[in-house]
Amino acid sequence: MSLTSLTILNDDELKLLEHRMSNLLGDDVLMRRAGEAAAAWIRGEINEGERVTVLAGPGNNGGDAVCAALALRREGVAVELVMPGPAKSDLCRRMVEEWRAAGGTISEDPYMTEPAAVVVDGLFGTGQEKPVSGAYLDAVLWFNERRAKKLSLDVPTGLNPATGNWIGTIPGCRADATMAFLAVKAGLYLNEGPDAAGEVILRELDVSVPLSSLSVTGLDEFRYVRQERARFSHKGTFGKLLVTGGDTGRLGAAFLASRAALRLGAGSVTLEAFAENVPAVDPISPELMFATGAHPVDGDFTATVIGPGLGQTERARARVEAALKSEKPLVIDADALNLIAANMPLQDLLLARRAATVITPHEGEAARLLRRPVEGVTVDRVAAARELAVQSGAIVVLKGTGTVTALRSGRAWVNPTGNAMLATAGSGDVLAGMIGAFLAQKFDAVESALAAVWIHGQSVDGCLANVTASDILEMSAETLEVLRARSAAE
Ligand SMILES: NC(=O)C1=CN([C@@H]2O[C@H](COP(=O)(O)OP(=O)(O)OC[C@H]3O[C@@H](n4cnc5c(N)ncnc54)[C@H](OP(=O)(O)O)[C@@H]3O)[C@@H](O)[C@H]2O)[C@@H](O)CC1
Ligand SMILES: Nc1ncnc2c1ncn2[C@@H]1O[C@H](COP(=O)(O)OP(=O)(O)O)[C@@H](O)[C@H]1O
Ligand SMILES: [K+]
Repeated sequence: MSLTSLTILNDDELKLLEHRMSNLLGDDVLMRRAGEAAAAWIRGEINEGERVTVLAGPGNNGGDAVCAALALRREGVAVELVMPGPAKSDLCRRMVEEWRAAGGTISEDPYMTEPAAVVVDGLFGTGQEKPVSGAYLDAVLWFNERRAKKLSLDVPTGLNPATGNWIGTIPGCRADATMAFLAVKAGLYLNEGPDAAGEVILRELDVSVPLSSLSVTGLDEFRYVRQERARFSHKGTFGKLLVTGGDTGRLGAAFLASRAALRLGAGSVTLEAFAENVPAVDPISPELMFATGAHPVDGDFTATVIGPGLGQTERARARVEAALKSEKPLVIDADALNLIAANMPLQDLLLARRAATVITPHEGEAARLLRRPVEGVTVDRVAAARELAVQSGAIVVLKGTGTVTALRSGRAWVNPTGNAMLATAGSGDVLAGMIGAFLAQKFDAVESALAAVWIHGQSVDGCLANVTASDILEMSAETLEVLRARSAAE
């Protein structure tokens, strides 16, 4: 995984860049570089005498694949080229001619090839729009069945490069690694994308890639959070966080958010819980304070997290209203978001807020806020997060596989860390508490959101089982500790 932010380019941006580079360098230079880059990686994966099978499609993704096969063949590697259909793009045709001129043969059926140590998916890339079918689908099935190292070129075949959904819901190639050319594509990090792509390897092909409004979050997005604390400080320096939520039966959610905030460095945390019979002390985190009596005033705190376990009572609604009216940084999660979704005046208050506001919906909550079915969010998570940012005026953290953080300006980030061990009750409450902790420490709100999401995901890196939300908050704190140690050593 790359630790620096990566620019994501969409199809239009890639086409523009390709056009400029092809005028500058010649139309086949990038394709040759892509092929060489893939071949170099493949050589590192095979031992003497091992074979490689390359699947090539009819367009430029296929052209890249043929170039890779040519480069391998030049180096004496036994490589078989399979093209389920004829070349269609000019460049692909040209590469096929070169392949034949070099004495190469082409078969149509991958099942007729010899067993290979590496198999390459160069069927379709960024030009994919329709579902894979016919002989190409057979080739996809063959690819997935192989017991070999599997490499997809640019994008796994069948995957929508922008959204990470299978095109036409037909599952495509599942690779061990995907080599992205020029820039990574959003779909590699979203929904089905991470399972399909495997490890993402970027090759910029010696091109200076322009910035865009979408990137993959890297450590450079949160350098202040990673910095060691100044010695000249006291608990007040790190802020007072208020966590509001935890109605009867859901008290744990508010505890998790509060404990996470303590672990991630809030100077102090006060829990305002709605449940009856709230204990006088949290035996696991005795550092936690409890708001007693009348509602605390958000303005007395540096920042507030509202929502975990809050419930949707009238009392909760009134409390959300008060929080929205406060002029202190605010994280809005869970039931607070559901209350806002169901209440126009609360939506107006949200939009009118001037202090930093981070909302952390999962897809269901986002769908309610956007008034559409959940599928209307899943179909394009980046677009949904951006829309919600415009609608709410808030920094939107749309949680899920490939959490998207979006600003109202359209600037957005896709988070590369995390795995399905995060899919456990309370994990979102921990995230809300972490963002609150960073806001209380007066880090910039965008940095707070990006840092919390990245660290929360990274904390479960390598975990395969045995993770609860309580573990995630401990491991997130350890992850931050490692990051700070590293940053101090840099
Ligand atoms: N951008 C750059 O600068 C660089 C780009 N590079 C490479 O180019 C790739 C993009 O190439 P691309 O635009 O030719 O599209 P690609 O993905 O090969 O597919 C289009 C072809 O496939 C066909 N086709 C599609 N779906 C199909 C289906 N289901 N079933 C059957 N056919 C289907 C489609 O046919 P059509 O729909 O037109 O009939 C068309 O012929 C990119 O991912 C990267 O690998 C590199 O060389 C480096 C520089
Ligand atoms: N498969 C997954 N891959 C990566 N992250 C995930 C996955 N499933 C859940 N998460 C993350 O776990 C958290 C779950 O939050 P949420 O849905 O609010 O759960 P809860 O309400 O139980 O706390 C979010 O940060 C989400 O991004
Ligand atoms: K591909």
